[in-house]
This record gives sequence, C-alpha cells and structure tokens, in this order.
Amino acid sequence: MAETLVTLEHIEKKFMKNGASEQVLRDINLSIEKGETVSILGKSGCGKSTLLNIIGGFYEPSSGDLRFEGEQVTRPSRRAIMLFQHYALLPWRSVLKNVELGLEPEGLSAEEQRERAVRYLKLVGLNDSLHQFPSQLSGGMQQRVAIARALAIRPEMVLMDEPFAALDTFTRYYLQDELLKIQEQEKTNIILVTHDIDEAVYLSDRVFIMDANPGRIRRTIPIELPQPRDRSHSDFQHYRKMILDEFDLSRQEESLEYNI
Ligand SMILES: Nc1ncnc2c1ncn2[C@@H]1O[C@H](COP(=O)(O)OP(=O)(O)OP(=O)(O)O)[C@@H](O)[C@H]1O
Repeated sequence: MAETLVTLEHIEKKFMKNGASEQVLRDINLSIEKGETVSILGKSGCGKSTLLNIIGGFYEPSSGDLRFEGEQVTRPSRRAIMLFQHYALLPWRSVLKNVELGLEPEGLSAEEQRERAVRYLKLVGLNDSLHQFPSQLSGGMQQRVAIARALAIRPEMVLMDEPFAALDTFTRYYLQDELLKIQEQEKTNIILVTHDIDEAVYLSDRVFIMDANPGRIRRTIPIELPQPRDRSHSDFQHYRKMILDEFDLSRQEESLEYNI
C-alpha cells in the first residue's frame, strides 16, 4: 500500500488586506503519497502559491492541520525545497559554487560537498558548465542549476512554483522530460503549481483543480496514463479536454495554447 507523505486537513488561510481579513484558502483537504508528482492548477489569484507555501511550512495556515509523514509542520525544513520561476542564483558565484552554497548547512567536508554538487550538476547535464557564471547560461540552463541545487540537498519533496513559465516551449518540454528522468531516478516527490494544462497532464499522477474566492479544491483528476506520455495521443487529449471543460474553455480550444 502507498505510504502517505503529506496530509492537509481543513486548511484555511486568511490574509489582512487593506485592514480587512480576506479568506484566501477554504477547507483544503488532500493527501499526497510517497513518490507522487501532483500539480495544482487554477486561475491567477486562486491561491495556488499560498497553498504551496503552506505545504512547505513557509506560511502558517490560519487553521487546520498539516502533516509531513505524520508530524505536524510548523516551519520550513530542508525536507521540502522550493524552486521558483526565476532561478534565484547568485550571479557572482560559479554554477558549481551556487550548488555548493546550498549544501553548506549539511556539514559535509569540502570534498564531499564538491562531489555532491558535481553529481547533481551531472544529473541535469551541466558537467561542462561547472565553472561558468549564471549570466553566461541560457534561462533553461539556469533553471537546471536551480534544480541541481534543490536536489543536491536530497529533499523528500520539491515544491515548484511555475518553474518553467519563463522558458520557451522547446526548453520547457526538454526540462519536463529531464524532470521525469530525475524523478524516476531520485524518487523525489514533486508538487507543481502551474498555469499550463499541458504541463500538468504531462508530468502529474494527479491534478488538483482549484476554484477561486476563496481558493478551494474543486476536483482531483488522476492521470492514468503510463510514462513517458505522448502529447499528441488521443488519451492525452482526453485529459486535456477534461481539464479545459473544468474551466469552461473547450469551445475556444483551437485558439488556445492551453495556458490559463
Ligand atoms: N503575503 C500576502 N499578504 C496578503 N495577501 C496575499 C499574500 N500572498 C498572497 N496574497 C493574496 O492571496 C490571493 C492568492 O494569491 P496567490 O499568489 O496564492 O495566488 P496564485 O493562484 O498563486 O496566483 P498566480 O497564479 O497569479 O501566481 C491573492 O488575492 C493575493 O493577493
């Protein structure tokens, strides 16, 4: 039987806005199994990033219960690492030093730290760029450095907030494939916030569809397709259409790039 990694029960989140309390998340209930990749999909402002930040322990929920392997989450930990759209690399440090920096709190020897950083940079295909600086790399390569930096910490869970949104379609497809390979090898759980329906269907075991005002999970869709998936296959289109229907977008399908 699958083991549960994360559970959220009755999670609510309110923010103060212009002196008034605004409910951003309402009664979020979900659980994520070990080894799963899940996506959170919803329109802008529905609370996806807030939910991701709560799962990572970066925001405290206003009420409800959040557990990581049965333990209550009250603060961020190195078991769950956040990966952002804009890489957050230090421009004055080489690729290798950027990854090593993330390892400093691990208390490794200098040699172990270097070996670990090189191993993960190789995993993302950057063995020839170890001594380059971020400004010398393409956006896709910079995001690979950020992925290597996150994975080198060996977290159980990587939280990704629209990680490929700033990249062109070809680079995005390439990195999605890389991510699947890495996930298979490292067995890291991935929780992905995205606007991109195609990306959610391509990568996920399950897709959580969110409604807005206040943010809540309307539907959970298991993507029962074997990996690797074929974006042009009719079964893939079936899931894409199912999600487009959720957002009442089907009739405009021809003119859409499947981003919401
Ligand atoms: N730190 C904060 N303080 C106050 N309000 C916030 C804060 N963070 C988010 N919000 C509000 O919560 C709501 C949801 O924001 P959130 O960023 O979670 O949505 P999102 O679905 O990730 O949006 P997008 O897709 O545009 O990134 C918005 O109304 C936003 O203004």
